[in-house]
Amino acid sequence: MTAIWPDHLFPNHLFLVGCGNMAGQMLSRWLSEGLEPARVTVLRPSGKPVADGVAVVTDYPAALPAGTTVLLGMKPYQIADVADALAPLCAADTRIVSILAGTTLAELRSRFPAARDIVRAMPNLPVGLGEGVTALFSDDATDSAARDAIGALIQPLGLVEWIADEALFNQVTALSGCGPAFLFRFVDTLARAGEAIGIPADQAARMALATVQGSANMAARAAVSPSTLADQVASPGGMTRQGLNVLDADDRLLALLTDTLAAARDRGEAMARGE
Ligand SMILES: NC(=O)c1ccc[n+]([C@@H]2O[C@H](COP(=O)([O-])OP(=O)(O)OC[C@H]3O[C@@H](n4cnc5c(N)ncnc54)[C@H](OP(=O)(O)O)[C@@H]3O)[C@@H](O)[C@H]2O)c1
Ligand code: PRO
Repeated sequence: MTAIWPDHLFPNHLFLVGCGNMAGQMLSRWLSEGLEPARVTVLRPSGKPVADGVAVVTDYPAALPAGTTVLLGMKPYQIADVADALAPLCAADTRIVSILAGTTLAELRSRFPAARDIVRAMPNLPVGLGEGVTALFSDDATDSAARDAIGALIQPLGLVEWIADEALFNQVTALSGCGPAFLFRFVDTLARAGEAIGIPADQAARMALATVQGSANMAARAAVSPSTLADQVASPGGMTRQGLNVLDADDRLLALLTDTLAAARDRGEAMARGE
């Protein structure tokens, strides 16, 4: 059973700007870890309910409670409109956590000049299960107590990695933020490849997913690296080695994944330039 996260590790008030796929998963995990719904307000234009006891608004309140932590969870291109309405509500003790891909800390500081404590966070979708990865970055202007508090808020979501250099933020976003999509595509393609060599489609889909799930769980618990585990599957002269030879020829899997991450990274850099 999951231990309930101590109450004092949640902010007194959490204001979510946008609560779609990603912020929705974060909130779901926080609520299941004991965050009181009454301490949360969600702003979303649709006004769609989020969870029992969580206030949903379609417009900004007149003021935010003192010491509010704001989670920016809308799309990156909406930052200008959101900041116009939200920045006047922010005070020195308003903490801002931004999950906006490709939106730099410098831009956030210029949009929210009153807020001292601003942290960039890049979560991924499995945070809803407490099995996500969240990269965090903040600058020296952010108070160390605020960094600790935001780190504690993120902790129940899964692995937390502070990034020392913001220049790497698009790279880590490509790896772990976008990564679930690449893995979902891999699972789907493994199943289609199984079908292509004759396995019934529904059976191939079940077997591909269970193989990836079991292998990931095994790698997470193993004392040796995934590379060593691959060698343990491959009997000398056997079937797996022949398959690995295809993946390894000319480092083609490495080249494919490097190109994949580089394309995602480059898009983050373009978004940061406003493209
Ligand atoms: N999806 C991921 O895996 C992932 C991972 C890491 C980071 N991110 C980041 O998370 C952010 C949201 O992505 P998403 O995939 O969750 O998108 P999404 O599902 O489309 O959610 C966007 C949310 O923003 C709300 N919204 C729309 N217009 C708004 C406005 N003008 N002001 C305030 N809120 C507004 C939407 O409201 P309604 O609910 O009413 O439509 C919705 O709740 C992006 O910045 C993205 O870079 C996403
Ligand atoms: N989803 C966001 C995007 O596609 C960032 C990481 C995952 O831009």
